[in-house]
Amino acid sequence: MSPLEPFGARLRHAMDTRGPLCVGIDPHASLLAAWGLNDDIQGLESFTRAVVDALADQVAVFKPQSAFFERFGSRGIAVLERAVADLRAAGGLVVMDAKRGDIGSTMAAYAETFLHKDAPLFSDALTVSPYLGYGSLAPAVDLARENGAGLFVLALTSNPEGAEVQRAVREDGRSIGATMLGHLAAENAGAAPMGSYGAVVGATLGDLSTFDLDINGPLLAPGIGAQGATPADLPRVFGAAVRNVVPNVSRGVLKAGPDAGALRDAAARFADEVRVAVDAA
Ligand SMILES: O=C(O)c1cc(=O)[nH]c(=O)n1[C@@H]1O[C@H](COP(=O)(O)O)[C@@H](O)[C@H]1O
Repeated sequence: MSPLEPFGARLRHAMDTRGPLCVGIDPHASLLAAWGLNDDIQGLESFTRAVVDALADQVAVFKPQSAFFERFGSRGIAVLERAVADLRAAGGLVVMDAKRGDIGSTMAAYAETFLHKDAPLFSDALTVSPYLGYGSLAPAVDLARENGAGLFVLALTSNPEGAEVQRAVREDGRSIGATMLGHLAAENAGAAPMGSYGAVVGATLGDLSTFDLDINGPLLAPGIGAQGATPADLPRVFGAAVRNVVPNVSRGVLKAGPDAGALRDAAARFADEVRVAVDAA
C-alpha cells in the first residue's frame, strides 16, 4: 500500500494482516537494568535495536515514547530516528508518542517535526494534547492530512488524575472528554474504512457506555499489562467500538526481553488475546 494512503486505511490494513496490537517502545531505566544494560546511550541503543529486530516484521503498530529517548539528548534522538526508519521500512506503523500541544503557530512547528513526510522523525501518527483547545491542533490536523499521517488526541487517559480535566462538565452539559470525541467524529465523517484522527482512551477506565466512542476512527488504548487492564476487558470498556481499538502494551511486552523469541512470543500472545476478545464481542 502506498505510504501516502490515509493513515486510517493503512492502520486498518496493518491490524487486519498483523493483528490488532501496538507495542510501546518505552526504554525505562528499570527495563534497561532488567535486560542487563547500562542506563546510558549504549544501553538505549542496544535495547531499541533488540526490540526493532525482534518485532518490526511481526507487530502492526509501534509507539516509541519520545521522552525515554530525549533524556539522552541528541544521541538519544538519533537512536529514535533510526528506530522509526527501521520500523517503517519493515512495514510497521509508527505512532510517535510525544504528546505535543501548543498555541497554533507553535503547533505548526511540532507538526512539521513529526508529520511532514520529509522530516527526519516523520511518523505515521503523533499523540497530541488538546488542552490548549482542540482548535489549536488545526496545523497538525492539516499537515497530517496532506502527508497521509494521523493523530491520536488525548481524550480519556488511562491515569486516574486525568478525570479532573477530562470529566469536567462544560456549560452545555458535555464533558471535556466527550467534547474531544465529538471533534474527532466530525473530523472523520465519511472516511472509509475509518478516519485518521484517533482518540486516546485508556483501557483501565471501566465501562465507558456514557461516552459516544463511535468516532469512525481508531481508539488507542493504553493501560494493558503494567497498568492492570487485560485484553479480555476491552469489550466491556469499549462496547461496539472495540473493533476500532488499537490496544497498546509497553512494559507488558518489553519485560519479556532481551531474548528475541521471548519478545515475539509475548507480542503474539497479546495480539491473540485481543483478537479472541474482539471476535467474541
Ligand atoms: O498516549 C499514550 O500513549 C498514553 C496515554 C494514556 O492515557 N496512558 C498511557 O499510559 N499512555 C502511554 O502508554 C504507555 C503505557 O505503557 P505501559 O503501562 O508500560 O504499557 C506509556 O508510554 C504511556 O505514556
